[in-house]
Order: sequence, then structure tokens, then C-alpha cells
Amino acid sequence: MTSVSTAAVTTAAHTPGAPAPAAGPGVAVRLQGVSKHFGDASRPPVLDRIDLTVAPGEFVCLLGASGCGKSTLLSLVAGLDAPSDGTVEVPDGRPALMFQEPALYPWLTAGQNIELALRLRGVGRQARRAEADRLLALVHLEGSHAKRVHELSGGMRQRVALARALAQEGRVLLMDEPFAALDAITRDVMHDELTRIWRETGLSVVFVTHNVREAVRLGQRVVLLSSRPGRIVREWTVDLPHPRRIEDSGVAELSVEITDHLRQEISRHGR
Ligand SMILES: Nc1ncnc2c1ncn2[C@@H]1O[C@H](COP(=O)(O)OP(=O)(O)OP(=O)(O)O)[C@@H](O)[C@H]1O
Repeated sequence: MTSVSTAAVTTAAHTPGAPAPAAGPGVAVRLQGVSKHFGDASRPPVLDRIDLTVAPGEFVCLLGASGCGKSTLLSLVAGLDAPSDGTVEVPDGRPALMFQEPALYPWLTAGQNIELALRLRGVGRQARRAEADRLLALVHLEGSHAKRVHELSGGMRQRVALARALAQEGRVLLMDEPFAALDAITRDVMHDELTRIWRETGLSVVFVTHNVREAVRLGQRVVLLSSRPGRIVREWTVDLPHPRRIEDSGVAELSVEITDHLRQEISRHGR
């Protein structure tokens, strides 16, 4: 296996000496034949020959049982880890990341947490302040620049974390169960906010969850992964109109269908 890293793309050649052709326009993320083993090669791979393409501006939800490799897949797209085989391409540069834990620095204010991401991007001091305020307004936290992390609710912290992710200026936003720790009402509000921001910014989003309704509520496409080996077993296009609500009959019906497939995968894995 050959591994080539650039600022924009992490590429491991499909077969030694034969890198895949570069992703063309119309591609935000492309995985081709991606497999991932950890340690013991006698065990099935965590990910097995994953082919997945995300278009610019597309919102894709990755769904699967606990431990099926969703976070592993995200970390490969983020360039935090390299595939054992296959290629991962992100032509528009390093993706932005957001996790379940907001992971804000408690000794900094909300605004300073965002400014730190801007500073790491090389944005000058004065522009940082203005940009942090713009991002705080985007996540509906106007006037919260000076608030300390302990003064913020869980939902507000995730808004700051989202603003900080947006400050990274990636054209691809990778989200790993970002709302899993929030109560149902706050999560619902955050679904609205994320949908609004996604539509305003035109970002490509890859959103990992094991909540089927959340996936259908948010995604244009839902991709179901099996467990050990992690393969794409099925995907659905969600053509329900926005705004969507978690209790909409269309969301509920598709969720029932997807849940049936998810159950089959879980019981197959258990056997
Ligand atoms: N660095 C690592 N070293 C060894 N094994 C790992 C490593 N990272 C992940 N794994 C294993 O890979 C499998 C998939 O883990 P991963 O976190 O990607 O699953 P997941 O679908 O995101 O799970 P969850 O929904 O519970 O967060 C698990 O069995 C995990 O123990």
C-alpha cells in the first residue's frame, strides 16, 4: 500500500503503483474500495471495500449499529487516519469536524473558542473578531462572544462548536453524532438550525448517527452500513420536502422501513 498525503487529499493507492484517477468536478468526497483493518488481520476488516461519493452541497447520513465503523469512516475522510486499502479523496481541502462532545476550551469565551480556529487558519486579529461575531450570529448566538463556556447550555455549546467547525472553512462538514447528548427538544431545534445553515452555506455534510429518524429528518441520502465487515448494504434517497419535522408521517414511514433493515443487520451480526 502506498500512502500519499497532501494538505487537500489523503490518498492511499488502490493497488501499489496504480493510484485511482483524481476526482473530477461534482465530487466533494469520494471513497473507492476503502478497507480498514486495525491490528489483527485474521479478523474481518472494520470497513470493507467502501465505495461512496458525496456531491458538493449534498447532505448524506451514515447509519449503522454501534461499532460498525461509522466514526472510522469519518476519520478516514477527515484525514486523521489512512485506509488499509483504497482511496479517499476530498478535492476541496481539509474537511471541518464536529463531534458529540463540544470540546470547547473552558478558559476561553465562546467567541475566543471560535477565534482560535480562525487564528489557526491564519486570519488576522481584527478580522478574527468580526468573523467570530458573524459566525455566532449564523448559529443564532448574537452577543455571546464574551460568554464563558460554563454559562452556556448544552445546546448553546453545540452551537459554538458548530460555529467553530464553520470557522475551519472546509467545504465539507463531517459530523459524528453531534446532537446525541442533547435532550429531544434541543436536538429538534439543532436539526432546524443545521438544515438552515446547510442550505445557506451550500456545504457538503456527512452526518453520522445511529438514530434513524434523525437521519431521515436531516439527510438527502441515508447510507446503511453493516457491521464487521462494515459494508454499504443499502441506501435511500430522501426526497421529502423541507422544512421536515421528526414527527412527519413521511419521516416516520421511511424510518420504519430503514429500521427494519437496520434490525436485520444487527441480528445478522449477532448470529
Ligand atoms: N484505533 C483503533 N484501534 C483498534 N480498533 C479500533 C480503533 N478505532 C476503532 N476501532 C474498532 O473499530 C470498530 C468500529 O469502531 P467505530 O468507532 O468506527 O464504530 P461506530 O460505528 O462509530 O460506533 P458507535 O456508533 O458506537 O460510535 C470497533 O470495533 C472499534 O473497537
